[in-house]
Amino acid sequence: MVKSVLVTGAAGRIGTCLTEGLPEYGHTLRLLDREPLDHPAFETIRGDVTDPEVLERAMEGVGAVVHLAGVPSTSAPWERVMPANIEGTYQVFEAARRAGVERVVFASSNHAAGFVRRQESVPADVAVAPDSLYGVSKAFGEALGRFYTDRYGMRVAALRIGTFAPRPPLPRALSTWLSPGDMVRLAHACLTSPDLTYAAVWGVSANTRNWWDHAAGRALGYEPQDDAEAYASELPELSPDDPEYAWLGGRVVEA
Ligand SMILES: NC(=O)c1ccc[n+]([C@@H]2O[C@H](COP(=O)([O-])OP(=O)(O)OC[C@H]3O[C@@H](n4cnc5c(N)ncnc54)[C@H](O)[C@@H]3O)[C@@H](O)[C@H]2O)c1
Ligand SMILES: O=C(O)[C@H]1O[C@@H](O)[C@H](O)[C@@H](O)[C@@H]1O
Repeated sequence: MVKSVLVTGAAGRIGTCLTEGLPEYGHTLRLLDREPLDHPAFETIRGDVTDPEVLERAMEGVGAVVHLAGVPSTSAPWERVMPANIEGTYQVFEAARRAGVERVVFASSNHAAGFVRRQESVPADVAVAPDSLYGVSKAFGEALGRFYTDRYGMRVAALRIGTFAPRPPLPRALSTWLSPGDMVRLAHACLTSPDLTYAAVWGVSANTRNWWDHAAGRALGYEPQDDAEAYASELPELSPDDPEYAWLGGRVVEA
């Protein structure tokens, strides 16, 4: 029997994109969110990722997890970050281990390393330097992933996603944009690469103004195809010296 891919946070922006796009690559999905979900073909589970019983049910017959559920806000206070992003991420890895799930693709963020000075070709495994409590929670998830690889042999990809959106919403996103199509390509590569053990990978498109080194993603078979430059005329042109560009995390470092 073909094992399915559990997508947590499936009702969200990236979850909706992957629900639409991953089946074209042959994946059978199971969708989990605390918000209501409905799908004509895939099993849906409504529940919280902090609940081990929900996760035990969700992990049955699953070969891989794409863990997206969490608070995505760089300004979220600890009271919101801690349950969803810290406790929830631990419970997801632990439930996956108990169920014998081989692979977890974790939605980390560029904000795990947002306090790194902006420069050219930053490697995907640059040391964590979170720019917010949200960034700290993503660094925690990465550390957890690394532990589950080293201790239990789980294959884990931590996606340091830039700015996921249908089109680049801000000047900074001319460098940090991840298109929906490339999000699907990246997830598929991480779900199928035989070479994955543990890897941090930038989640970014083939942007002309990219700051991030694509090598780690390419090593897993991710070939980004979209370029934010196609939308550059729609956005104001900022000086390269603008404070927005001082750090990888942009203005978040000042918040
Ligand atoms: N959108 C981006 O640009 C971006 C960039 C970097 C990282 N990420 C990460 O990717 C993931 C998805 O982001 P998104 O933009 O789709 O966010 P989103 O808010 O649209 O989706 C998150 C989903 O997770 C669900 N959720 C939250 N807490 C939950 C819980 N405790 N139990 C069950 N479900 C829960 C929400 O109901 C929501 O449907 C997040 O972890 C986010 O931090 C997003
Ligand atoms: O850096 C970015 O643009 C994005 O980073 C992600 O981690 C956040 O979830 C999203 O809200 C930000 O817009």
